Amino acid sequence: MSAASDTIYSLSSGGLPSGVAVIRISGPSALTVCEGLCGGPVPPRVATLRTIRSRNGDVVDQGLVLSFPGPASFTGEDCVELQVHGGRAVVDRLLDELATFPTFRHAEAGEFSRRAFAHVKLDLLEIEGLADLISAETEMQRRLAGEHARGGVSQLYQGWAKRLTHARAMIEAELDFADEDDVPGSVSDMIWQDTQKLRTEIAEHLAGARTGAIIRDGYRVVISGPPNAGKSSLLNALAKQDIAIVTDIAGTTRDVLSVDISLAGFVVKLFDTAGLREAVDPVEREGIRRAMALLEDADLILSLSDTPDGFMVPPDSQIEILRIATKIDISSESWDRAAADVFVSVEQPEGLQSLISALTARLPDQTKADSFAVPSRRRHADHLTQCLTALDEAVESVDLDIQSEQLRRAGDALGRITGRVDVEDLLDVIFSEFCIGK
Ligand SMILES: Nc1nc2c(ncn2[C@@H]2O[C@H](COP(=O)(O)OP(=O)(O)OP(=O)(O)O)[C@@H](O)[C@H]2O)c(=O)[nH]1
Ligand SMILES: [K+]
Ligand SMILES: [Mg+2]
Repeated sequence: MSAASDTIYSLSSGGLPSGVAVIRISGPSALTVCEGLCGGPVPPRVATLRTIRSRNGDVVDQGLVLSFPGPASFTGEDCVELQVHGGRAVVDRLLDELATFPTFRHAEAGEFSRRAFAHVKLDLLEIEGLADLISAETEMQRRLAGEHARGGVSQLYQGWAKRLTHARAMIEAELDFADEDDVPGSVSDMIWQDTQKLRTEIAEHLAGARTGAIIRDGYRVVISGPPNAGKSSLLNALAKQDIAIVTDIAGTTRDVLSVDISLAGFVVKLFDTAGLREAVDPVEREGIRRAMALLEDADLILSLSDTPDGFMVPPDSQIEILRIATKIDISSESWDRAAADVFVSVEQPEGLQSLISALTARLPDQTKADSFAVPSRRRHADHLTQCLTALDEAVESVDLDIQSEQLRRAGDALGRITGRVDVEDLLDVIFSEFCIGK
């Protein structure tokens, strides 16, 4: 990353041409250069219409100018936003002009956010949330990203980190001042209750990681079964698109095919796979190997068969399996009600509708007010797991030194999620709580 003393700029709005293009500038020279371009200072945080001129006096464009003197800005530095006409030539001319000023350079990917982090305007969770918000395509993704971007989850973690620091301070006090009279006896009893409670809260929060992953990355549904069970036909019917090749030849599908459908605000990723059988053809064998591998990280397996004794997916899997009876337009009399969970035919909408209902019922329930305060990335879940492990070690140990060390590790694990490891001085806490009198 280049010098933080540089002033950076970039086009912050989307593809050109567009009605309006927003060019963002941040850094020590942002305000002075803006004054030069716009013929004088503009009032902070007020949209002001100005003619923008190059240094030789040429008019570049007319547009709205917004200035945000630091630290009250996105990056915490002096910032300027120029809203100009979104033509390619207009934007190019303006970017070329900006490049001529000393210390000015084009921003690198993510550099505005990086500066916001450096100036403690945003933590890592909020930055990740912001990135997710920009790429959100479903309502659920928007809400999950918003919860992170607005600091809701950061606040939760800060509250927990604070309680950990407090618990550690109490233990340190017991260690350092055990022979003093004014320290209450066995502070441990008081703090372990809260530590246990904290452990439960973090574990419950971590349990939401699966929901976060489903919202962010989609609910993975793998269609599996013997050749000619109707897998590709079902994929096409659910996607309402002619995606997979369908023929009456067993072994038609070899590559894994995937399509995203939207259900109840969630992305559902459907996978069509090669029919499972003992194959000799090396291409088909590879297709079957890929089909089996995909079963391992499905959220749900649709095990298809057009006959009651034809289901092939081993039922001992950890992953939920729905048995789907297919082609019931021609096979209904051979089926017993209990032989499958859902009965479909691509010729009949009712069966497909009941399959869609069964899928929807398996998606997370996001109707609770706080239900978007869940870990959204693997990184978060990993650190939370480390935090819980350290808490368990602290609770299990009877050695004050080890307890304190494990509580510190638990707090550090939380701090790594937000990128802000708690630097609060333990002694401050100790002295503010106890009247040590020294
Ligand atoms: N009558 C009827 N025929 C169906 C239905 N679904 C699929 N078929 C037929 O069954 C045959 C096999 O369908 P596919 O969708 O290719 O089956 P598949 O499981 O993908 O087969 P492989 O890719 O070869 O493993 C085709 O001739 C389809 O037209 C159905 O609901 N009703
Ligand atoms: K087929
Ligand atoms: Mg197929």
